[in-house]
Amino acid sequence: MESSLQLFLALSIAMAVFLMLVIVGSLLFSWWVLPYFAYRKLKANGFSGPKPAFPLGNLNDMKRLKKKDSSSSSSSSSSISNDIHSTAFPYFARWQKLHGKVLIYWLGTEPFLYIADPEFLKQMSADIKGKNWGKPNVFKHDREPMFGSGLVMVEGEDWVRHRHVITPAFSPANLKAMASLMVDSATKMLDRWADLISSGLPEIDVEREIISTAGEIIAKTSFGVSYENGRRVLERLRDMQITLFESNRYVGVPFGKFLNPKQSLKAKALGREIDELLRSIITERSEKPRTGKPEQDLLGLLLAENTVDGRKKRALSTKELVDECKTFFFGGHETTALALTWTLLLLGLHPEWQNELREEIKEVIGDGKSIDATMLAGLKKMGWVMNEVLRLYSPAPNVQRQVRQDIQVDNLVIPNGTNVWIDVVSMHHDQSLWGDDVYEFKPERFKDDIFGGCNHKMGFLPFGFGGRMCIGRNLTTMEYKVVLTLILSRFSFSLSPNYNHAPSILLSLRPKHGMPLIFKPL
Ligand code: HEM
Repeated sequence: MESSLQLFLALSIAMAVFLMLVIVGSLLFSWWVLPYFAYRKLKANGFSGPKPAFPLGNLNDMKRLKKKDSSSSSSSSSSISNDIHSTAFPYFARWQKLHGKVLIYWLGTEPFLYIADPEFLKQMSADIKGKNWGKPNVFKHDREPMFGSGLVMVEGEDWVRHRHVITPAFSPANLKAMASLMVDSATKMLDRWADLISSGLPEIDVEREIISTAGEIIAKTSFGVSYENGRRVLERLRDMQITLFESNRYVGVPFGKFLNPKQSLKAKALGREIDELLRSIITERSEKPRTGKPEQDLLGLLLAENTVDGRKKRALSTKELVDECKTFFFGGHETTALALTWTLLLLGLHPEWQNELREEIKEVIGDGKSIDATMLAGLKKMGWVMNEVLRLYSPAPNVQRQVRQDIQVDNLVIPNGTNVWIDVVSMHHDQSLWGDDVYEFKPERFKDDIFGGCNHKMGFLPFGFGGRMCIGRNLTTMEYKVVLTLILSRFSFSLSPNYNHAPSILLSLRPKHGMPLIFKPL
C-alpha cells in the first residue's frame, strides 16, 4: 500500500516536472528559438543592426539613447528646428549611420525589418495586395483594447469584407453631412478661447484643447454623442487613452503586460465597459424601425450597409461594429488633432502664411461664419499647408506591417512572418529625397506636385500606402479645413515664450510639453 502511494507520488512529481519542462521549453521556443531563426533568415540577406539582448531586444538601447538625447534636445521658442528625426528618434538616426537605411532591430523578442529607403519599400510592396499584408501580431495583442479586430488590425478576406463595407461610409457625399457637427464643436472651443482672452488669459495650450475637441468630433461622427450612452462611451474612451499612455510600455517583451499590472487591469475593465456601452447603442439603433434616411454618423451608415431592402444581411457582426467604432476613435481623433496642433506651431512661426490663408478663406468661403463643405475643395493653399505639416511633423510617424508570404526583392528574400517597421519621419526628412531645403516650412512645394517635389513617389507617406492606405483621410482633410478656417477667421496667434520644442513619440508624434500659443482676436 505504502509503496504504491510512493510510486503515485513519484509519478505525479515526474509528471509535474515534465509539464513544467514542456511549458518552459515551448516558451523558450517561441521567445528565443523561433525569433532567432527568423533573424538568421533576415541576416542571410546581408542586413545588419544593433546587437539585441534577451529578453528586451534593443529596448534598453532605445531608452538609453533617448534619455541621453532628451537632456540636450528640447529647445526654447526662439531656436526651433524642424530637423526632428535625430531628436525624436535618436536610436534610428544612430543605427542608420552604422547599418544603412534597411536594418534589423528588436522590440523585446521580436525582430523587425526597419525600412527608411523608399526604393526598397517600392520593390518590396510592388506585388503585394492590401489583403495579403499582415499587421504585426505583437501589436495586435498590445493594442487589443483600442482596435480589437477593427479595420486597422484585420487581415486577409476579413480585411476585404471590412474595407468593402466601410469605404462607402467615408465617401465625400456622406462626409459632407458631418461638416455642421464639426463646426458646432469647434465653435464651442473657440468661444471658450475668446472668453479666456477677454479675461486676460491669452496663452492657450492648443494641443490639449484641440485633442479634446477632435475627440468630441470623432465621437459625434462615429457613433453620435447625443445619446446618454454615447457621452459615456466618449468619457471612457478618453480614460482608456490616458491609462494606455500612462503605462511604461514593454511591447514585445514576454509577460510585458505584467510589468504594469495596475494599468493593464484598468485598461481591460474600461475595455469591457466601452464594449458593453457600444453594444447597447448598436442594439438600440438596429432594432429601431428604419424610417427615412439612416443616421448620418459612421455607425448609422454601417448599420444601413448591414441591411438590404429592410432585411439584415449582417455584413459586420455586432462585435465587429463595436471594434470599428473604437478604431475610428483611436485611429481618427488624435492624428487629426496633432496635424492641426503642429500647423498652429508652424503658422505661429510664419505669420505671412496666416495672412495668405486668411486671404484665401475670404475669397473662397467669405467671413468664415457659415461653412459649406462643398467650398472646402477651393482652399488650395490650405491643402499645401496641410501636406507640408504632415511632411515635417507626421502625426503617424511610422507604418507597421507583417509579411504573410516570402517576398523577393532582387536577389533577396524577405521571409514570411517578418515584422516590418517603415520610418516615415526619416523619409520625410531625407535631404537626398527632398533637397537642401528639406527642413524648411515651404507649403508652395506642394503647389504643382502632390508629392511636394520629392524625388521618389514612396518618399511622402503621411497616410501610408497601397490598399491599406488610411481610410479616414477625406474625413481628416475636411475636419482640418473646417477647424483651421474657423480659427484663422477669429484670431491671429504667435508662439508663447513658454513653448519648449520637444517633438516626441507617444504612439503619435506629439509636442512633449504641450503647445502654448498667444492669441489675439481679429
Ligand atoms: C492626420 C490624420 C491621419 C493620419 C496621419 C493617419 C495615418 C494613417 C496611417 C499611416 C495608416 C496606416 C496605413 C498603412 O498601413 O499603410 C492609417 C490607417 C488607417 N486609418 Fe488613418 N490617419 C489619419 C486619420 C484617420 C481618421 C480620421 C480615421 C477614421 C475616422 C482613420 C482611420 C484609419 C483606419 C481605419 C486605418 C486602417 C486602414 C486599413 O488598414 O485598411 N485615420 N492611417
